[in-house]
Amino acid sequence: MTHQLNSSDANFERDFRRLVNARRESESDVAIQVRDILREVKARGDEAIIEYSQRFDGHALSEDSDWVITAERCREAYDALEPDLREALELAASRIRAYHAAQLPENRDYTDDAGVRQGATWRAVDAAGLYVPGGRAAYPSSLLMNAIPARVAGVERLVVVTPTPKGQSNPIVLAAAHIAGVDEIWRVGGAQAVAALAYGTDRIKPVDVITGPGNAYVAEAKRQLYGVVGIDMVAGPSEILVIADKDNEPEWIAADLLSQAEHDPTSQSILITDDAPFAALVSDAIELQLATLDTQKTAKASWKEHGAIIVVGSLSEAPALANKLASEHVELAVADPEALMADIRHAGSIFLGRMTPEAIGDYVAGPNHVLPTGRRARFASGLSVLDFMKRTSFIELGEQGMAAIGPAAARLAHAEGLPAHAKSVEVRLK
Ligand SMILES: NC(=O)C1=CN([C@@H]2O[C@H](COP(=O)(O)OP(=O)(O)OC[C@H]3O[C@@H](n4cnc5c(N)ncnc54)[C@H](O)[C@@H]3O)[C@@H](O)[C@H]2O)C=CC1
Ligand SMILES: N[C@@H](Cc1c[nH]c[nH+]1)C(=O)O
Ligand SMILES: [Zn+2]
Repeated sequence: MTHQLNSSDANFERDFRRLVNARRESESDVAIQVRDILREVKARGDEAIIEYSQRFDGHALSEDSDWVITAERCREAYDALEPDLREALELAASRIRAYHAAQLPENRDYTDDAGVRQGATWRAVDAAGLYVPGGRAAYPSSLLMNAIPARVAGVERLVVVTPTPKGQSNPIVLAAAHIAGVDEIWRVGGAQAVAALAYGTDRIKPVDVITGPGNAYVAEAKRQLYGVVGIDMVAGPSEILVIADKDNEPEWIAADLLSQAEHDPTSQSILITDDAPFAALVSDAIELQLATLDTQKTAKASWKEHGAIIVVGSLSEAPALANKLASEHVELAVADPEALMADIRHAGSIFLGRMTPEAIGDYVAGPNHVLPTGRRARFASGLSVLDFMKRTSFIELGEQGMAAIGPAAARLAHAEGLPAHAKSVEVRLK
């Protein structure tokens, strides 16, 4: 049953804490399965990939064309797109590119008063692995959201992995790969694809960073492999928190809640409102919309199992609850969204006002839709150009700089009991 909470109930604090801490997938089961998959791919490489792709995706990897998709096929897919779909993809790509181009960081290089030159240079990683989900739905939008920032950062080798359920590649994903200029597309998904990108196999050369969203298995694989490779953040099953007053159309808010529920049975949609009759209208509208939704099975499972409606005495209570939930997406469907936003500290992305459904951010707004889930917006941010770059700092001293700061370094080295450190400074001070 969808959770119903009222902030005036005696047990509200306990029930809300349960909602916040509820694990939406059996965490330990997923972690154990993923650990086994990673170990098998590390030990047996392509052979393990073949077995898992058959088992989880019903995709037989035998011929080269079962493994990779050529640039030529991507171009053909692009050419074959219906014109309005091609225009929509191009619009999305150009808006995503413009937003991310503005994220490019500046190098620093300056000499301070002590005569010490210092600074940092940003460089792109050499190779990025981009996870494009494709189990239940295909995600050309996620291809653009991954690949465009990587290209903007200046990454040389862009490697997409995406599952091929029952051997069927999605042509719109291929067309998006053509637009973004991806270098390799492997028809492999799940934790096994993430492992291949991290460890490398005979066929798939390893990458330096793996980014992108995916289901619980994909997200857990990235988490476990962090350190072997860089990752962006843990972007698992989608979430939405809608904060809405009674002056909304219940049908609009119902659709917004279902838009994230339809991603995954373990997705989570939550409504906070200050009006109990409005909450009931939204709940009814959800039932009505579910009845005819093509994705009904998934959306219903998510809404019944993980969905929640929270009625508060005043919307001024909402930001504190939102901060505890730290949702991937927060919609503020109220007259003065700005005022609420000022108090929301933890959210992957915020959607302001009644005319800004989250789905606009999924496709065409510009900011990245790859966002932290599972309350990780407390410490993580959405995918950006910086996830494909790293900084190298540098220092240059002359005699003046050494005279100014060398003695303090030598003093600290002696204090740490590291005389060779001290000496490497002192010989230059003489
Ligand atoms: N947080 C974010 O920024 C975003 C999150 N998403 C999320 O991405 C996910 C996409 O999920 P899917 O459609 O499933 O595609 P997916 O590509 O993430 O996962 C499919 C793969 O999961 C693996 N898998 C499935 N069942 C398994 C099992 N029992 N054991 C081991 N591996 C198994 C298979 O290898 C399969 O290839 C959704 O949860 C969606 O909400 C999507 C876009 C953005
Ligand atoms: N809403 C998804 C992204 C998405 C892609 N396509 C549709 N939706 C997320 O979690 O960010
Ligand atoms: Zn979505």
